[in-house]
Amino acid sequence: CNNAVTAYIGLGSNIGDREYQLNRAVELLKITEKTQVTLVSSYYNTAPVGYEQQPDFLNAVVEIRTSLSARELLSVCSGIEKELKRERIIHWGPRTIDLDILLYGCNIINDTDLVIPHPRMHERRFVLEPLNEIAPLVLHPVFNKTINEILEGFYE
Ligand SMILES: Nc1nc2nc(S)n(CCO)c2c(=O)[nH]1
Repeated sequence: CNNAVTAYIGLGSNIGDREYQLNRAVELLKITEKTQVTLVSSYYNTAPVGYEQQPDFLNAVVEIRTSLSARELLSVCSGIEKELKRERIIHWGPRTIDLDILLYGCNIINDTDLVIPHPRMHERRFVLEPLNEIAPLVLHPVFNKTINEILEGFYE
């Protein structure tokens, strides 16, 4: 039986109207079948990690309850990314939005195209801070540490 799980989605945008993009992504998650949005973090302005020569990001994390499978949730996330890339308002030019599945209950998935928990979430302050804001005591199923413990142990 496919009972609901609590999942966490990371949102990030660094081109165009970043706040609009994040708001739209949350709206689209809210109308997703078999899914409720239960918590939305604050929006954090963050310096780009990885490739520095790009604009700052606006990041957030959303908590959902969903009876979608992890794969169904993955296609919902890429569907929202596509929809927002299409909803271009010309004067803003390209828009980017990323939706990353961070956690899916306490499931561990290591498929070629789907790795959950997100493999870099524990190294990303731009994920840990918003996630800690809404779910500090959630356990990371691989490290068996709470988000708060991972963030506290994180210096950078
Ligand atoms: N601060 C920050 N840096 C990033 N580098 C990449 S790639 N991304 C995209 C992650 O999916 C980000 C991001 O969302 N925020």
